[in-house]
Amino acid sequence: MLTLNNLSIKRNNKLILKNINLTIPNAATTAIIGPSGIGKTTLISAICQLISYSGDILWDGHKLNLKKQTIAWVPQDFGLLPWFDVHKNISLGIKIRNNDKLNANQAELVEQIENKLGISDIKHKFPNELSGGQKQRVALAKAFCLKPEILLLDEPFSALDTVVKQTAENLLLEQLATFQITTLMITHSLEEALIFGDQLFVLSNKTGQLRENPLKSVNPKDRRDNPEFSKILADIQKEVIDLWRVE
Ligand SMILES: Nc1ncnc2c1ncn2[C@@H]1O[C@H](COP(=O)(O)OP(=O)(O)OP(=O)(O)O)[C@@H](O)[C@H]1O
Repeated sequence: MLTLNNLSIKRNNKLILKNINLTIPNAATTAIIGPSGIGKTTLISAICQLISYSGDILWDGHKLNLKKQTIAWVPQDFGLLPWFDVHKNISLGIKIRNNDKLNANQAELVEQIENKLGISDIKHKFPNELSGGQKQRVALAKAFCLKPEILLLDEPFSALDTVVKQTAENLLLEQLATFQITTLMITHSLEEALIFGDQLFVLSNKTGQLRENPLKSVNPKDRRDNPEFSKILADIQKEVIDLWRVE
């Protein structure tokens, strides 16, 4: 369980986030929603210990320690290294943690995950030879290979066109159900938040409010087709629209 207690973050002396309190239950997805510039990336940068903050970030009640807990961050642009082929990109995280080597079990894990995500046929291609949907699958494979305690997905569909997006959403839903990782998904889309989030954390002017997803009891892959979906989406849109004014 990931817990943020009274988390406040300043950048260049400007207060970006103030007194954020949030508990992210194990093996569930919390969607962090907010418009551009509100502080979503700032929040995950703090969780990754990349920027300083005040307050506490805890894993199972103890200070989050990246030497003990693994966080996998899938960035908006997928973060693949252009000079490595797909297979090397996917293996890279494990190799770095294992003195530049891949043992037999790890090599098998990489292969299993490549198969599961439909990557086997493209594993010798380079990132510039891939479509957006393929790049996303590679980035997810790279993250899952690390067997992370925490998965951070930063706007996972923003780089994909509408045609690919729905397939990518279904694939991600399947993988999240399989891997059961504690997941934080950053999005500006309420629609995505309702599909993916077991709970929603709505960021607004410097702070955030936790909301239970009214569709929590519905299987995520069936939420979009639920008769209540449009009404719930419209209600939440009405509620948050006033909150989403960046000063
Ligand atoms: N490196 C930085 N130094 C100083 N201020 C920064 C830095 N990065 C972001 N900020 C400021 O922090 C605030 C929040 O930015 P952040 O990138 O976290 O927002 P966001 O919600 O992720 O936006 P987007 O959806 O556009 O990615 C903005 O006012 C931004 O100008």
